[in-house]
Amino acid sequence: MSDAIAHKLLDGRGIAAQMRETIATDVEKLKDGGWAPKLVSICVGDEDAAHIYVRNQRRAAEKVGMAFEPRTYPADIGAEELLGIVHGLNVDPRITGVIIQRPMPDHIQVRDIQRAVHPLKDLEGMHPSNIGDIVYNDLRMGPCTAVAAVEMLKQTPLQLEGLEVTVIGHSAIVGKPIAFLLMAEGATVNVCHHMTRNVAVHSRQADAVFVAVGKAGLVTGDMIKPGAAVIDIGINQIDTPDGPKVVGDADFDSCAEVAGWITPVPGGVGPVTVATLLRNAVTAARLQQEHYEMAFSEEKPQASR
Ligand SMILES: NC(=O)C1=CN([C@@H]2O[C@H](COP(=O)(O)OP(=O)(O)OC[C@H]3O[C@@H](n4cnc5c(N)ncnc54)[C@H](OP(=O)(O)O)[C@@H]3O)[C@@H](O)[C@H]2O)C=CC1
Ligand SMILES: Nc1nc(=O)c2c([nH]1)NC[C@@H]1CN(c3ccc(C(=O)N[C@@H](CCC(=O)O)C(=O)O)cc3)C=[N+]21
Repeated sequence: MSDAIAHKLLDGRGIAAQMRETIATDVEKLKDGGWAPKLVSICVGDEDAAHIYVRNQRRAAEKVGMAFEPRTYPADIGAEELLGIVHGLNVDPRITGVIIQRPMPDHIQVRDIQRAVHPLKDLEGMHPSNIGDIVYNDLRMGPCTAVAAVEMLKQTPLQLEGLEVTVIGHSAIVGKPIAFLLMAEGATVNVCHHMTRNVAVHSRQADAVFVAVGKAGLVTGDMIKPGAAVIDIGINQIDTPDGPKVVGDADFDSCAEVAGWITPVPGGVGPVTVATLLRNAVTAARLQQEHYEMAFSEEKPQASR
């Protein structure tokens, strides 16, 4: 890679390492107070993208001293059984956080499972009461990938106020929350999806382009305004003559040539997503501690006579 391109890279691994330092200290404090966070990560069936995510969750949790329990259930598990498992985690005081990996097999509505996770244990902020707060710009636990992607843009000197941004992909977990987070920061946001007539018309006018679709090579350099930031959220496993490889949704070489900043895949948004999940796990444990202490406090307000 040329020096000119290397200078444009937004280094997700470095940002994640910094985040983990603060998280490790927070975990230590929680442990001292008797509220050691413990994260349970649930997968149903066998999905490459989820495997990579869970592998990196485990590694990162180890680094910050957080207890981590991955659970994989067979693809034919019933929705009722899975709901029962989630309810069990909700009432288990040793478990302070839960993440449900997507995608789920077709017979399970992922939304139903996300809604079953207690809002104080909902590490991805996907319970309706948590995701709903995003329209009020109130984010105690925001959707990890969206928060991480916006964090990457904040690493550039670009001012978000008034920035023209195009978001490609509008899933409930990534594209839509990104659009809301950016609006809260004062950006002018354009959201594209599979019915958008001409994505390039929108991406070419943007100062920053976010792409979260799941199609390798979807965004090419001719779709990017010179000097713009490219935040690539896609994680795609492709086969190459040298074996399987992880790439994003942007065609890296052509985009890096024209962009002012670009997130590599791997090494971009992914590691920051994982660190954001752990930060949410700390927040969740703290919230549960606060709720517990409030409920069992000696100094209950006196009932008025
Ligand atoms: N880096 C990270 O931390 C994470 C990465 N990912 C990756 O991000 C990618 C997207 O994930 P996710 O949002 O969950 O995926 P979804 O499949 O849920 O959503 C994809 C979105 O892309 C839109 N889309 C499909 N085709 C086009 C097209 N040709 N042009 C424009 N938009 C299109 C779809 O629109 P419509 O609904 O209208 O069809 C949909 O909104 C995946 O590669 C995933 O692995 C996901 C989470 C975390
Ligand atoms: N409910 C839910 N939320 C998600 O956020 C979610 C999900 N389900 N299902 C799967 C996808 C995919 N995903 C990844 C996140 C980080 C990396 C990651 O850490 N990648 C590293 C390492 C890549 C590697 O090890 O090869 C990187 O990009 O540098 C990968 C993939 C989250 N997803």
